[in-house]
Amino acid sequence: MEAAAATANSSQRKPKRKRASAKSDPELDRLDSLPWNSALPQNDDDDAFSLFIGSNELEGGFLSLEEIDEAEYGLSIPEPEVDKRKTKKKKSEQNENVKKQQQDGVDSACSDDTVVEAELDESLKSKEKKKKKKKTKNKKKDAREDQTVEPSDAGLDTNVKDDIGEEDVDETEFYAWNELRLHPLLLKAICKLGFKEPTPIQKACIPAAAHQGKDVVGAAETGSGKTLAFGLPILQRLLEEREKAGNMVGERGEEPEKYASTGLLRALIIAPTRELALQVTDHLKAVAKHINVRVTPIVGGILAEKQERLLKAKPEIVVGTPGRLWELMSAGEKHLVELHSLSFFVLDEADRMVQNGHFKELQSIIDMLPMSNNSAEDNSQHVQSCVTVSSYQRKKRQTLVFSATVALSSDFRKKLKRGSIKQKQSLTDGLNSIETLSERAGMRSNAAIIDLTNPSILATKLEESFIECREEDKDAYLYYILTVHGQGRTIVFCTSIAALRHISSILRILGINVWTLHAQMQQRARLKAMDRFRENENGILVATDVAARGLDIPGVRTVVHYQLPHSAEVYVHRSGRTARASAEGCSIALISSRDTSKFASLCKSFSKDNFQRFPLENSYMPEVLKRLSLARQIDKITRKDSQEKAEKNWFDRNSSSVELVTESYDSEEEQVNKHKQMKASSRQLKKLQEDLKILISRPLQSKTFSHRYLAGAGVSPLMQEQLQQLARQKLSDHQGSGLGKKGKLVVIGQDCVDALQALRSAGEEVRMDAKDLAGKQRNMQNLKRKRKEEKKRLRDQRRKQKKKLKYGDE
Ligand SMILES: Nc1ncnc2c1ncn2[C@@H]1O[C@H](COP(=O)(O)OP(=O)(O)OP(=O)(O)O)[C@@H](O)[C@H]1O
Repeated sequence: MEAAAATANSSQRKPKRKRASAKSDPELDRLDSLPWNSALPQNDDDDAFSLFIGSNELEGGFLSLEEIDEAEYGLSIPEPEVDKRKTKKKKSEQNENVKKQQQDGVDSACSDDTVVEAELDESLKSKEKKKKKKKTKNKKKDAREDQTVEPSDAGLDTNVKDDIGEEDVDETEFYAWNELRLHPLLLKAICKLGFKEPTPIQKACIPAAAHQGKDVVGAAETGSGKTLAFGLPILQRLLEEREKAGNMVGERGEEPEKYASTGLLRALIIAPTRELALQVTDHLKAVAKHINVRVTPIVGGILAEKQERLLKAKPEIVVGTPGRLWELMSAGEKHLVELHSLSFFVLDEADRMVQNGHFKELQSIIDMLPMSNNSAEDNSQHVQSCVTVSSYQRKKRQTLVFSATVALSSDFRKKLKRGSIKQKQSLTDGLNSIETLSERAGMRSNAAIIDLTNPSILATKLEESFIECREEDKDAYLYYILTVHGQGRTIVFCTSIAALRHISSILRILGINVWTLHAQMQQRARLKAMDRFRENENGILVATDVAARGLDIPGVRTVVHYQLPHSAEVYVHRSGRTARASAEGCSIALISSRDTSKFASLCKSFSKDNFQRFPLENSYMPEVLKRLSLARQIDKITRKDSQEKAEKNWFDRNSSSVELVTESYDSEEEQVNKHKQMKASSRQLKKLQEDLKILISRPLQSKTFSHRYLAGAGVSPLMQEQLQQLARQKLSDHQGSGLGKKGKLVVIGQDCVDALQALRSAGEEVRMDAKDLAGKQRNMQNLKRKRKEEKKRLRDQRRKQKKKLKYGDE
C-alpha cells in the first residue's frame, strides 16, 4: 500500500520536474527550431505549440501539418546528477512495485499466461543478484554517465535487461526509446526485436496517442514503422489500465474483475487486405508476446470454425478486413458487437479503405460504434450495465487513422483545429470520404495531425528509374532486369490479372521461378506464395496491386512497374515495398508510348524534375530477344492446347451430366488432318523447348561475347565459384604439363548484379529531364489531336459526298 502511494506521489510530482527542466532538453530545442508553416490556418485557440514537418506541394493536398502540445509531448527530462542515486533507488522500488501490480493484473486478467508469470517471478528473484553486477558495470561507465540521460533512470527497467540477458543486449543502444516513457515490458519486446530507436513517426505519435490520449491522423513514408506507431499506444494503454486495476485492488481490497479488462474487445484495427491484416497481427503479437494481450486476425479465407475458436478466446485486439469483420458483426458475433468497451478504433492504410469495395462495409462497422465518444457520461448508463468494464475503460475511445498517402482537405484540418466537427453527421456534407469516416468514427477536435511525408512522399532511400520501350518489348526488358540484375528479392507489379498471367507464364518458360499473388487466388495459395517468396533471398513475386500496400518483406531490392498504376498513391505504395525501415532499394518503371502521359503526371505529382533512365547493356538484347521469341512461341502453343483441352473437358462433363451421347461429326479425312496437326504442333513444341533449353543452359551472353572468356550476365555466385574452381584446376594442370597461356580458362564474374548498384554507377548523364517528358507528352497529345481532327474531316467529307449524291439523284 505504501509502495503504491509512493508510486502515485512520485508520478504526481514527475510532470513538474519535467516542465522545470524542459528548456534544457536538446530534443525540445530541436523541435523548437523546426520551421513553422505560414500556410497553416492560424487560430487564437490553437495549441501553444504547433510543429510543421513536410509540405503540401502535392496535388490533392497531402497532409502537411503536425500539432503536438508542448506540455504534453512527454519528453524525458534528465535529472540532476546529485539526485541520480536517490532516484535510481526510488525507481527500482517503483519497478518492483509495478511488477507486483502487473503480476496481479496479469493474474486477474488471464489465468493461462504461465509464461509471463514465470518470467516475472524469475526476474524478481534474480533482480537482487543482478543489481550488484549492474552497480559494478555502472562504475565502469563513468564516461557515459556524464551524458544528459541516465540509462537506468529513464525506463529500460533492470528486470527487462535481466530477462533479455545482458550479454545479448547493450542497454545503452536503446536509450532513444526512453523519452517515449513506454512500459518496461514493451521496452523489453522492442529490445528483443532489435529496434535501436523509435522511427520519427513513432516518436511523434506515441506521446500524442499513448500519453495524451489524443486521436491521431498519421502520415509517413512507406516502411517507416507506422504499425508500431499505433500499436504501441494501444498496448501501453492496456498495460497502464492493468496496473491501475492492480492498484485499486490493493488500495480498496475490491475484486479485480471490477477494474480489470477481462475478455473485452479493446482495439479494433481495420486493414484493407488480408495479407496486411495478418502482417499487422504478427507485428503486434511480437510486441505483445510478454504481456498476455491477445491479438487475433479476422480475415476472409480463415475457416469459420477456426474463426469461431479464435473469437471464443475473447481477444483484446482484433485486426481485420472490412468484409469479413462486417460479415461477423452483422451476424451478431458476440465478441465483436460488444463495442462499448472499445478504446481504440484504427484505420490502417486509410485512403485505400475508403475506395470502392471497402467503403460500404466500413461505413456499416463505423455505424455500429457507440456514439458518444466525446462524453463518457453519455455512455455511462450503457457501460455501467456491464459490470466487468472498469472506469479506466470508460475513457474516451481513440481514433487513429494512418497511411503513407493520407490526403486531407484544408477544410477538414481547419475543422479539427476549430474543434467544430460533429459526430455521426450525414455523409452528404461535401467532405471527402476519409474525413467523413473519421468524423463518423468519432475523431475528436483536438486530434493530432502528424505528417512526416517529404514533398515527393516517396521513401527517402528509394532510387527511382525508368526504361522507355515499346509495349511489346516490356517482356524482354523485364527478363533482362531479372536475369542481369536479379540479386535480392524483386516484386513485379501489374495492374491486370491477365498481364500477370502472361508474364508469369513467359518467365516460367524461360526458366525463372516466380510466385504470383492476386485477388482471385485462394487464401491458402496467397499465403503460400508469400511464404515461398519470403523464404527465397532472390525470390521473384509477380503481383497485382493487392500486394501494393503495407506488405513488409525484408530484402526486397527491386520493384518493377510492368504496368503503371492508376494513381500516384498506388505508385508510392508499390515502390514502398522496397527501401523499407533503414534499407535501400530501387524501382524501375517500364514506360511505353501508352504510359508517357501517365508517367509525366506521376513525375509532376512527386515534384520530380528528373527521373533516371535505368542503364541498359544493349549488347545483351539480341540474345534476350532470341530467347523471348522462343518462349512466346512455346507459350502460344501450350495455351492453345490447354484451351482446347479445357473446352473438350467442359463439353464432355456437361454432356455426361445430362446423359447426352456425343458423336464426332468430323469426316475421316478431317479427323486424320486434326491428328496430323496435333502431332506437328507437339513436334514443334518439343523442338522449341529443346532450343530454348540450350540457350538458357548458358549464361546470358552479350553480342560481343568472346569464347576465350567465360563471361556474361546471369552467372550465379554458385556457378561463378564452380567455374573459378575449374579454371584454377585447369591452370594448375597446365602449369604441371608445361603448357603456356594457351588453353587458360578465364572466368569473369559479374561486377554488378544488383539493379540499385547498376543505377548508381550509371551516373548523372542518363537522367531525363521532366521537361523532356513534358515535351514528349505534348507531342503525343498534338499527334492524337491531329488524328482526331483528320478523322473528323474525313467523316464530314464522306457525309457531304453522300448528301451530294442524294440531292444529285433527286
Ligand atoms: N523503431 C524501429 N526501428 C527499426 N525498424 C523498425 C522500427 N519500427 C518498425 N520497424 C520495422 O520497419 C519495417 C516497416 O514497418 P511497418 O510495416 O510498420 O511500416 P509502415 O510505415 O506501416 O509501411 P507501409 O506504409 O508500407 O505500410 C518492419 O519490418 C518493422 O519491423
